[in-house]
Amino acid sequence: MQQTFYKYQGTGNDFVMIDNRLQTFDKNNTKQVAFLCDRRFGVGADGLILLENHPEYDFKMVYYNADGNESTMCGNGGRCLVAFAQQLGVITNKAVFEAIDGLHHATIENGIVHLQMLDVDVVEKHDNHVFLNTGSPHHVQFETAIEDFDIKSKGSGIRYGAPYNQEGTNVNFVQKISDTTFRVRTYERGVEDETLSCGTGVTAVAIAMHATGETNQSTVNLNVEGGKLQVRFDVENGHYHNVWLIGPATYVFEGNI
Ligand SMILES: N[C@@H](CCC[C@H](N)C(=O)O)C(=O)O
Repeated sequence: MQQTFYKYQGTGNDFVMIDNRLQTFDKNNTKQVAFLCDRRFGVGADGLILLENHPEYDFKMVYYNADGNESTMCGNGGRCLVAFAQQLGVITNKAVFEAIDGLHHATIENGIVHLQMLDVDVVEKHDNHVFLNTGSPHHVQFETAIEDFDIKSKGSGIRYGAPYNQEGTNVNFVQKISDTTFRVRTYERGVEDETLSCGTGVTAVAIAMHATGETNQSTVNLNVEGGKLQVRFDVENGHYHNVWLIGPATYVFEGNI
């Protein structure tokens, strides 16, 4: 059977989007999801996202990593899904949708999506890294220079090592550019490689940089390999709330496979 798909990218984190409002997609077919995400044999993407009907809200997001397994929240994917929902006529320029980590509010204007992310109460500070969950788990490691880093090899060592082991984590390497701007390179679990951007990752970096005193700003700019993102938040007694991930979400092409 032919599958209609739409391809989107958000700062280079790319996704196969499928309109599953009629529930025709086989959600347990891991091989089919991995095939569609395969860059040589399929469409090619870091992940696949289903847009589904929701009884109360505008839509529901179901996210799979490129390895074919359903996973936790994808920030860039959520931003791209808002743009996809607008293309389908499901929303105009505001959305409320449900994802695996709960409800998300979003707006879209001229291709720029503001996506509200999970509140964060727990920021684990260790000697050389910070660990926190922004909808997906993130190890944030501060470095003086990341230009020449072998992200795949360093990232996979941390992702599969203790204490994360098989369940794993995403791994972000961060370099300070100024008090308001950080450069980030991310190794993504489920892609098992560096991606050009990670939305929950830069959200984790912004909060980690604030929690460790690397910035005292509540609007943080993040330079990733695929472009620029911004994270804004409010913080009271270590409780990060009203957290917003902001950046472009772009339609690339559509087809049948
Ligand atoms: N690219 C994503 C993160 C996707 C989930 C991640 N790979 C995981 O399994 O934890 C983003 O933009 O947040």
